Amino acid sequence: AVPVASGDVSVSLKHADSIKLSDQGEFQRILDRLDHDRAALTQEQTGYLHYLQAWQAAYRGDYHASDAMVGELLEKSHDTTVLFRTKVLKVNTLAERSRYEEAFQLESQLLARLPEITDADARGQALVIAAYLYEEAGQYDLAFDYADQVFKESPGPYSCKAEHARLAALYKSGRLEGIDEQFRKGIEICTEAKDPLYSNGIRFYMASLALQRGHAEDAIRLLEGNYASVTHSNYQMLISEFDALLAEAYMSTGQLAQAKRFALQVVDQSTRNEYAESLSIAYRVLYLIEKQQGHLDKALVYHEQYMLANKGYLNAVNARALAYQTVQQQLAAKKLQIDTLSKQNEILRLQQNLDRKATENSRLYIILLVTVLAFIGFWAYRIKRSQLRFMRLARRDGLTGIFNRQHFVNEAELQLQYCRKSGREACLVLIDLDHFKAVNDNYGHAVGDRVLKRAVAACHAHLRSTDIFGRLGGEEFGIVLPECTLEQVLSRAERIRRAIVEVVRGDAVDDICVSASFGVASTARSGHDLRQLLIHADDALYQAKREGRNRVSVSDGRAKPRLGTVGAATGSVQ
Ligand SMILES: Nc1nc2c(ncn2[C@@H]2O[C@H](COP(=O)(O)OP(=O)(O)OP(=O)(O)O)[C@@H](O)[C@H]2O)c(=O)[nH]1
Repeated sequence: AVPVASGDVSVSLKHADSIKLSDQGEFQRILDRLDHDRAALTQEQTGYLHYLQAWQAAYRGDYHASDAMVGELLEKSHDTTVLFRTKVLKVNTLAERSRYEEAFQLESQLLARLPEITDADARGQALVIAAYLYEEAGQYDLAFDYADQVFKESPGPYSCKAEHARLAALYKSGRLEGIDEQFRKGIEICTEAKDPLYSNGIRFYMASLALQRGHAEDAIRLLEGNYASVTHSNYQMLISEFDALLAEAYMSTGQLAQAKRFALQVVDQSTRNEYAESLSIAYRVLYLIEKQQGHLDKALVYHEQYMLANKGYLNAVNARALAYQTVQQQLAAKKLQIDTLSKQNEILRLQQNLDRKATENSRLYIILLVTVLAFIGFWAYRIKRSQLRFMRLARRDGLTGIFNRQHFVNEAELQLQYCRKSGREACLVLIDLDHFKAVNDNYGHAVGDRVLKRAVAACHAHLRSTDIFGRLGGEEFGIVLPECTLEQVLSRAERIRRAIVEVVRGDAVDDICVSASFGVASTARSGHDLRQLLIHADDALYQAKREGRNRVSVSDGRAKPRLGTVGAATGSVQ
């Protein structure tokens, strides 16, 4: 065989598709040729060929073969258009085998997907099959809607089929006003579309109406006049419908032999569609003829078959309507379910938003709380620090940094109380710089201040951490030494005295000479009362001054009468 060019194949496939109803012979020849050269076909072309072959099998009534090819195409094809058209074909074959529920379900899916489909053939087919399905289910208004949609979007090859479905719906719904004119127009459209099958389909309804109106001769003329064309189509369903109607028409004109011939033809071809109206009509005609001719036995048999076929046909009609209703209910239930789910999803989404907001809020609250706490903490720290600073300032002497008089007195009293309770000894030493006025007068106040600080530093160097050291007045200092005997205190006072002399002598100012006088009192002699200790130490200090200064003098525990005090110590306790 001569290999086929790819472009030719596509053209041939399209051509075969367009003539599949009008020229069965040519259609078959093209399919055979392409099938023979199938190795040269692209994947897409092979899919298209298989679709046409499946269509052809269904048209022949070989549903088994058609189903197998449809199944394979649905499984393997990736071509959206071929897939969609294969499903349309499946709807058709399901409906032809009275599997209406499945047909309506699949059709609903196809109609839902229709907006995505751009191929004019696929759209036209889906809309036409919808018009037929709804017409057969008695949903005439829906059938009109889908037929109208076909006219709107593809006035070409599918208008004939849509018009046929629309006229069927008009006829079956009994809307007969002006129908003859519409039948004529429908035939014109189908003749123009070179679709004799559908022209004849319309003629069938015209003949049915003529018979219904009592014009049997007109019906016979119309049916016989197009009979050859109908048999040529090979479409058994329409052939049987023609036969049944002819049988009925001939019977009503009394041409019983003709009537019987056509009725028997219907019965002979009935294996494929046992629930068709044509079979029911055929059996009724046969039964009436036999009855009329007095063949009662035969009449009875045909009558039984007529009843059976009629029941089957009516059941099928009901089944179609019921299937439609069932699928509608299922779709409504599904929609309700989807609506409920979307509502639940919406609620869930809102809940999540709410949770997120709540989390954000609590985070903000925590941040706010932490900020406030940090702020409070910071201020508490600052206040505490100021408090501590003020406390320190309130307790310390500004110049030397040691305890001021008030704090010295407080601390000294506490310590003495403790010593008294625990039966321990303590001593008090008062120190007063000698002729300090002369330092100020001779060297100035600043040098005097420095001398004061150096004297304090000299004292510090000989004190323990438990000793209480404070400035009691201008150049007068006090030291409480707990757990210290008199001998120990004397030696330490002596060391401090020498240290003061030394430390001041080392100052940068020349020929400055500062010394200090010391008065010592002990609890052993004066008791643990601070006031008493101060008086006795002050007495001793006074004595040291009197005896020439720069010395340590010890109180013997008795108050000495004198003209005046050398320091401010005794007054400081009040
Ligand atoms: N530079 C300085 N001088 C002070 C300070 N406080 C008091 N003075 C001075 O210390 C001097 C104390 O003088 P007086 O009480 O007369 O005693 P004195 O000159 O040390 O003589 P005696 O105590 O008798 O040895 C006064 O001149 C005060 O002005 C101070 O903080 N700095």
